[in-house]
Amino acid sequence: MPRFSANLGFLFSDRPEIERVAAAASCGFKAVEMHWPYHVPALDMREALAAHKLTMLGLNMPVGNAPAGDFGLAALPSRQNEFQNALVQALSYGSTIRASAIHCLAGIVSPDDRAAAERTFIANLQMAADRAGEADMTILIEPMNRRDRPGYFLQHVEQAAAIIGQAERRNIRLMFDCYHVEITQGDLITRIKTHLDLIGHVQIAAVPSRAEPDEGEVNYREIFQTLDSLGYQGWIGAEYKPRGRTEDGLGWLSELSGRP
Ligand SMILES: O=C(O)[C@H](O)C(=O)CO
Ligand SMILES: [Mg+2]
Repeated sequence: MPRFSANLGFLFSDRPEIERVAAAASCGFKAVEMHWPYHVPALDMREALAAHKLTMLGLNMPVGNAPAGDFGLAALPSRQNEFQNALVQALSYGSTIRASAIHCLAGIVSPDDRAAAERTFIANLQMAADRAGEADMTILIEPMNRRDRPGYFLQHVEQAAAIIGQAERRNIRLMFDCYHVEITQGDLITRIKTHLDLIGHVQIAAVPSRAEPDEGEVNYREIFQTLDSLGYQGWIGAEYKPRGRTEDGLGWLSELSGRP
């Protein structure tokens, strides 16, 4: 059956980020992923991960000026210097904690700027992929739904696939977040089958609540079986907002995935 990682941006969020590492390990997770752990010294984070023998998957690039509304820089034509600085920070932190991937957030773009945004996104992704490749890391891009992220440049799986094709770098991969894709597009199983070769990571949460994947409109038992039958070798990130204590809501792991 598929392997699950704990997204420490959302899971165990009732304690400081570094303590979430131990909590994930004690609940049986063998891998974790993070959103923005940059406030924790990277060497401390590496030590915590090593102490609990956890595989470190991906982390997000800094988003830019969040209070001003930024949510990523990669597709913003006039912000390429900031993008490069954010990339340096992400690669430095990521390689110290031995992450295998960096999520490159596209950003919020006005509808009039989409053509320039696409050109910028592709050029920035090529540069990011080349630098990440030197550290044996993958660049992930993730379509996000416009209800949660109005104006986010990357909204559709097919748009992401076309951009990956144009960027022509083997270490750029799709982060297939079932929560976002279900809200924007649906047809999850067909999209997973069609784009399997591009998928570098999968994430899950209930729709529409974004809680544990044991409620709502997505049949995750079927999704997990599909990924399994297709021979998906990657991880599935539990990126949901727990209804209560994270520990109390992990029953889905055995109920839906067959994991003991
Ligand atoms: O929200 C998401 O789905 C992303 O995976 C993310 O990392 C930004 O919060
Ligand atoms: Mg996600």
